[in-house]
Amino acid sequence: CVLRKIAEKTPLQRLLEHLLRSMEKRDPQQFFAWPVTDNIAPGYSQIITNPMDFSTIKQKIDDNNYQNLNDFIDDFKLMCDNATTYNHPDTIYFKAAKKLLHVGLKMVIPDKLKQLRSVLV
Ligand SMILES: COc1ccc(C(=O)NC2CCC2)cc1-c1cc(C(C)=O)n2cccnc12
Repeated sequence: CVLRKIAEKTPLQRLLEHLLRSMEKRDPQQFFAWPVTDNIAPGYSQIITNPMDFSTIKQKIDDNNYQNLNDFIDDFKLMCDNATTYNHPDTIYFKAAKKLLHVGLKMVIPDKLKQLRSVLV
């Protein structure tokens, strides 16, 4: 049988997985957990050209697709910006995206990341 290469995680992958888990905890209703479909959001695929969600970010981490922390942050911002683009300000999704963006960006402030170093090393 062919021995499967056990995917060892790089330090960056472990940092991104930790940040992703923390961000997912701030989305208890799982509005950002999966791709938004045209069924639940009429016309979504016409309005949002670059969709993004937590499951896609997770896959990109596992595929070692992020070269650095900023590429990960760009996808997180894209996910939140898509929600404030498609949804009107008076919707639960717009409001959830605004809150999530704020909380998520606080997690990647240099001082916060320094605190993580000890946890992740
Ligand atoms: C994966 O996306 C979803 C998953 C579940 C739900 C959901 O549980 N909606 C119920 C709360 C009131 C209906 C909503 C969404 C959802 C996310 C979004 C986003 C992120 O724009 N959305 C926009 C319009 C309609 N529904 C949604």
